Amino acid sequence: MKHFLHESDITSLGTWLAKGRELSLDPGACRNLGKGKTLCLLFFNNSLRTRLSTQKAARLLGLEVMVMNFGGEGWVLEFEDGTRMDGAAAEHIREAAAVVGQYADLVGVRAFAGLTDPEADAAERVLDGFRKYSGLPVLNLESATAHPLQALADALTLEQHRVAQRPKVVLSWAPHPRALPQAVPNSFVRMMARMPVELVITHPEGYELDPAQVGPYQPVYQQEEALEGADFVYVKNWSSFREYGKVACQDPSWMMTAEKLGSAAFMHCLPVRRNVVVEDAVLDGPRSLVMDQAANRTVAAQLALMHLLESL
Ligand SMILES: NCCC[C@H](NC(=O)CCC(=O)O)C(=O)O
Ligand SMILES: NC(=O)OP(=O)(O)O
Repeated sequence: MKHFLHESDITSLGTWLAKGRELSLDPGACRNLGKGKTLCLLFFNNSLRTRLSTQKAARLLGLEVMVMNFGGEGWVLEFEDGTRMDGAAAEHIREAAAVVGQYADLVGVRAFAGLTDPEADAAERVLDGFRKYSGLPVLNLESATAHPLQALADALTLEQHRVAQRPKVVLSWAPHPRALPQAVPNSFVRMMARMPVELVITHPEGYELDPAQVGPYQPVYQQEEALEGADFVYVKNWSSFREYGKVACQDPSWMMTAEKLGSAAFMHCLPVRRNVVVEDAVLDGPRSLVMDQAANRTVAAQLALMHLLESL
């Protein structure tokens, strides 16, 4: 059975990007592919883009869609086997996932990192529970360690705007008042490793990404040095991995500004905190690609759903 849990589920990125270009020109080209099938989207966390773009993509493929905010409205789930469920959890993942399997043909799940226990987050128990017990192809709508739909939309956006043969792409950490997951930078770094780009990663000391996720890399701790000659600057906050889930730095000098950006294009997955992560002038200026990225989320979701439909 096919899943879309991780960027590695894209075996031929070139083929996917080429198909994405075709879908951008003719979004309804495969409008009967999912006819008679139902996609169920389960959100354990908030969403704007993923929620709407995946529904739009599904409808463009002829799928029926059901959406549920599981975080606020579903039963509290148990994930451990063999426990006596006399606490808060009302339902085991074994039943919950299998029940969804009775109503849908495909399932999408959003379940962020808890950011308290790195091993529990790495185990991806929600996503993996649905993979094991739903009997359905599973679509990752951002999990604890990965956001492959975003990374695919980012790759499509880079391809559309690439001028240089091998552009310089800088992933630049930014300050944020809250502790955010590492899923977006993990997936972005893994995706860039498969693209014809020079990737430079800049963040304060202590914000190293998990090498088990992204492989070994040499960060540039001086943002200014990293940004020299950049063609694309991808800005994102994430919480510390070393001091797991902690906000170890809030230094406002890491905020992206129009001056620092220079002639580079600006990228961010959104939602973004204005004048904390990036100043207004960048988002409102001509070099921002954030709406192209958001638009490409629909294409990315169509590609991922087409991949899942192949196993039905
Ligand atoms: N799906 C895109 C990003 C989602 C999440 N951001 C957030 O939760 C931002 C919330 C805030 O700004 O309060 C993240 O970084 O992984
Ligand atoms: N970029 C992204 O995944 O946005 P949402 O969290 O709003 O879905």
